[in-house]
Amino acid sequence: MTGTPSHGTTADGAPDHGAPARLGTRRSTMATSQSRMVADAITARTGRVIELELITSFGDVTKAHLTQLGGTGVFVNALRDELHAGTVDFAVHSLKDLPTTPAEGLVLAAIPERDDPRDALCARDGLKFADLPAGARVGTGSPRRVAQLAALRPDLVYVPIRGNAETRLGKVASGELDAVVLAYAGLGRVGRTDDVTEVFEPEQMLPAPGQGALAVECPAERLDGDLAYLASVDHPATRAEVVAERTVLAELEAGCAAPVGAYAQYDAGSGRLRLRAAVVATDGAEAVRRERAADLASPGDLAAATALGRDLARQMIAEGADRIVAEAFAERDTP
Ligand SMILES: NCc1[nH]cc(CCC(=O)O)c1CC(=O)O
Repeated sequence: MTGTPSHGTTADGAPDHGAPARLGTRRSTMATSQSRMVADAITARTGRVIELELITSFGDVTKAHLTQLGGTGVFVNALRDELHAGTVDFAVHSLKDLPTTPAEGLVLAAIPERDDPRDALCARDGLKFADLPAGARVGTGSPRRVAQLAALRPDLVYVPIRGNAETRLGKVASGELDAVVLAYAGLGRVGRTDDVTEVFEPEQMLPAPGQGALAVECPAERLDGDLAYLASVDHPATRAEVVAERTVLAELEAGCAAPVGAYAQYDAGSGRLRLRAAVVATDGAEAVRRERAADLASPGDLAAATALGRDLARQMIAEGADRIVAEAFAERDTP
C-alpha cells in the first residue's frame, strides 16, 4: 500500500483512504450522545473516521401522544428511510425503540455492550418511591411503567407525559409533577444522573425489552463488505440477552407501547442465560410474572436465546398474559 492515510489507520495498520462514514442520528441530546459514543468506540477500535448526520424524525416533531401514533418505531422510520436512500451509511438506535420485526434490506450489524438497563425515579426533594405521599403525581408515558408502579403503589396518580428526558425532568423542577420515571441509561446519556433519587431493582420493576442497549443498523448487502468493521463494537452476550427479551415481546404480539417488562442476564462463568418477564394490567391489579433459564453453547448461541424467550412467553400466554396485553391495547384505543 502506498500513500499517506488521509482519515486514519485501521486496526491492522492498513491506511483508511475512504471518506468519513456517515452515521445518521436523531437530533435530541440523547440520540446524538449515544451516536457519538458508538462512533468513538468504532474509531478507537478500527481507526475509521465517522461523522454524524442529523435527521429529523416524525416522532421528534409530532404533538400526538406516543401511544396514539398507532404503532411502534416512530423514532426509527426516518433513519431507516435515509439508510434505504443511501444518504447515510449506518444508524444508531435505542434498541428498545426498534420494532421486533426486522426491517427489509437492513441488518443489526452490532449490538454494543449495554448500559444499566434499570428504570430510575427522579423525585422532588430527594424523595424515594416509598416516601412519596399518597396522591403524589408521577409522570410517565409508558404503560409498562404505569402498570408496574401501580402494582407497587396504587395510591399514587400516574400522569401520561411525553417529550425528551430534559422536558420531563423540567416538570418536576417546576412543581407540575412530584416525580418522573425514566431509563437510567438515557439519563446518563444526557448527563442527568444527579437527578435520580432511586433506581428500581428488577425485583420491583422489570425494564423494557432491550432497555439500555443500542443497535447499529446498516444495509444488509454492505455487512460483509465495506461496513464489516461495524462488528468491532458488537457484544455477543448483550445480543443474546436482548434477543431473549425481544422474543418475549414478539411472541406476545406486543410492541414497545405494551405493558411488558423483560430482562435477561447472561452469566459468562456458567454460560447460563436467565430471563425474567412480567405482563401487568394497566391498573396493576393483575399480573403474570415468570422466569426461566437456559444454557448457551456460547454467548453467540442465539438459537438457545430465542428458544428461551419463546418458551417463557408461551408459558405466560397459557397463564393469561395475552389477555392482559389485549386488554391494555383495548383501553389504549378507547378515546
Ligand atoms: N422511549 C424513548 C426512549 N428510548 C430509549 C430511552 C432510554 C435509553 C435506553 O433505554 O436505551 C428512552 C427514554 C426513556 O425511556 O426514559
